[in-house]
Amino acid sequence: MSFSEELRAQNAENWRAATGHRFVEEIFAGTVPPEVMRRYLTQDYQFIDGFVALLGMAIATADRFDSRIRFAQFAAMITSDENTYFQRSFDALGVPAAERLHPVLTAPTTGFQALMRDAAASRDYAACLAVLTVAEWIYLSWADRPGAELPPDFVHAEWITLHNNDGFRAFVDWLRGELDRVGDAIDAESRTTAAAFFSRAVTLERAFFDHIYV
Ligand SMILES: Cc1ncc(C[n+]2csc(CCO)c2C)c(N)n1
Repeated sequence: MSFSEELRAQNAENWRAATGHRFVEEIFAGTVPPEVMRRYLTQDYQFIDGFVALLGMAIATADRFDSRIRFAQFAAMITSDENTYFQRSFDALGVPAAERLHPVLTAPTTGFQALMRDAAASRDYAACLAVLTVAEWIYLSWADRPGAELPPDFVHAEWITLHNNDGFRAFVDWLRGELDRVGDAIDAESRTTAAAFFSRAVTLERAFFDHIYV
């Protein structure tokens, strides 16, 4: 079993709970209640800053130029003005400016921010890679439903297509391969550290979905 498969298998219960979450069923059906979608997107918007910082540390700590390029290109893509999904969704859901910029953070959101800060502070490429891989792979896993019909509301539909398009799938495949490659190259202690970061991330992904239903 590859390192990435092994890590997923070690976290099978939380992985399944996240990728098969009520939120996922409801977003494909187009039935996520507006207040739930609003809580979800306002919390998720607080995720991106730490995520980009973590990408920066992956660029800095990667063991080869090709990997830095890959991360740098991804970072450029997600920080460009092209993707206006959050702003359009906040407009559609009537989210006031204060809540867009400074919502009261929930425990999973602060947990994610701490996790990404800890991974970056470790200056350990495998640890950074483990957290980034979970954040992307879990999203591809829930969103990738070949043949599924898209819901009519763009707030739902685009959140699905952002996470199941070919470019995103290629990036997740690369991330997994990278984690497998690096996992083979590091010692047992570093693998254990990476596994702990992976596990913390999967636990938080599940909690993030759980927390938007009150
Ligand atoms: C809790 C949570 N976990 C993972 C993702 C997925 N994700 C995080 S940053 C990023 C790249 C830019 O879209 C992607 C796909 C999310 N949105 N929210």
